[in-house]
Amino acid sequence: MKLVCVDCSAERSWREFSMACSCGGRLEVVQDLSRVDGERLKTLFHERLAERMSVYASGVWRYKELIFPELPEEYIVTKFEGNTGLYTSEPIRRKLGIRELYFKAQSENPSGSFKDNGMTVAVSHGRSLGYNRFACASTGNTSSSLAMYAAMGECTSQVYVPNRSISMNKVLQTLAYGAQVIRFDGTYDDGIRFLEQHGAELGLYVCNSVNPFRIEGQKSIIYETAQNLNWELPDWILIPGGALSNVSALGKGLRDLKNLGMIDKVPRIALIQAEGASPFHRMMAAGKEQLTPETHPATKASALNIGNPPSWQIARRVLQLCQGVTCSVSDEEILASKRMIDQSGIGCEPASAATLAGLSKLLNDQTIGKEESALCILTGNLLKDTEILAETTDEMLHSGLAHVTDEVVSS
Ligand SMILES: Cc1ncc(COP(=O)(O)O)c(C=O)c1O
Ligand SMILES: N[C@@H](CCOP(=O)(O)O)C(=O)O
Repeated sequence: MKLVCVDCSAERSWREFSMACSCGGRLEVVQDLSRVDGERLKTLFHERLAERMSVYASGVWRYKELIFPELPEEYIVTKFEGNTGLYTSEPIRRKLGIRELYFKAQSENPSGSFKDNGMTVAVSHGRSLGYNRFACASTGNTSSSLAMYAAMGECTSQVYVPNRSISMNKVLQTLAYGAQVIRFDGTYDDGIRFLEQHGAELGLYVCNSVNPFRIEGQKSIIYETAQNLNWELPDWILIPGGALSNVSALGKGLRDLKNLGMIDKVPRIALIQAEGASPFHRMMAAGKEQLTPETHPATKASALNIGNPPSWQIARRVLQLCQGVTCSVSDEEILASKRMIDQSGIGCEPASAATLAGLSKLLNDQTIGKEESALCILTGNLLKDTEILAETTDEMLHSGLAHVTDEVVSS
């Protein structure tokens, strides 16, 4: 395993930590999978489903051979993350009129979001290098996840959180796990820039998705989904886009599975952004080569308030390789889709519901055909954005879609 710069192809060892190449390019983990036998792995991964207490009971470390074969087990900090539900919803499928529809509920992770898939790997890698001070910039999910794993690994965490347009209960969750929260005036993009400039001199191991080990861990989302579906994935995978870590990770995972002959067909990816924070979609739609950052990203889906996604070059390459598409959806469309997902019993936070809103839009304009199959990645838990939950519940109560009745109950 080595780290390779996506811009200048310079190589470095995985035994050192850096957020970027000296040329400024993003780093990617490159593994030597030439001697790996895909069929043998399928059997091994199947056998590991019976594990209970070992690291292989984790829905991430089950796939260790494809994620971090070199890492000694003693450094691994795990909460048996992954192992999330794959659901169907007949009412939603019928309403959209699509042949087959799945939801992968990454919201069921221990800290309530998909970040755990990547964070277990980043924190474990950092510990193996001797770090005990971890950091991130965050809109709240990355920080909750980091704070949880740092605490589990008996390390400290320092998180940089914007002082507005974020969800307070995510910050409370982060604080509860014992992180030091540093508030600042600005957005996630300013926080990342600060850590890129000062993380190393402060002796911090940075756990944002610019850290290539986060991406290695997040690949497991696609491995687990493929295993759930007996190694046959749907035609389309819909992913909400903010910093663009998931599209980078899932794309890399798909490439691994295809190269190893573990899947026959690579699904197409549809990356969905919130209208008020959609610099990547705007670049793709305009056929431009360079991303123009959005200086004031604004969406009610707080996790998507990102104007300058650090992984946009990697994301663009992924979409080119899998004939991907992008689209953007309004906050109203996101919240209407969230209601459908919540009322199906699955539930999610607003950012995740962008996937279903995007699916609906792409079915309407016939980018996705009704005879095809699709999978929406639900990234965060229903209890995450409580401000929006309170607002939408109020609206439902007023329009008679939710009911609270006061009664005197006497014995
Ligand atoms: C719940 C949730 N969904 C979606 C996203 C966006 O994912 P990505 O940054 O991988 O594009 C985030 C944060 O980035 C998130 O916290
Ligand atoms: N929504 C994210 C922002 C992106 O963070 P990263 O982990 O991809 O760097 C959050 O929860 O902070």
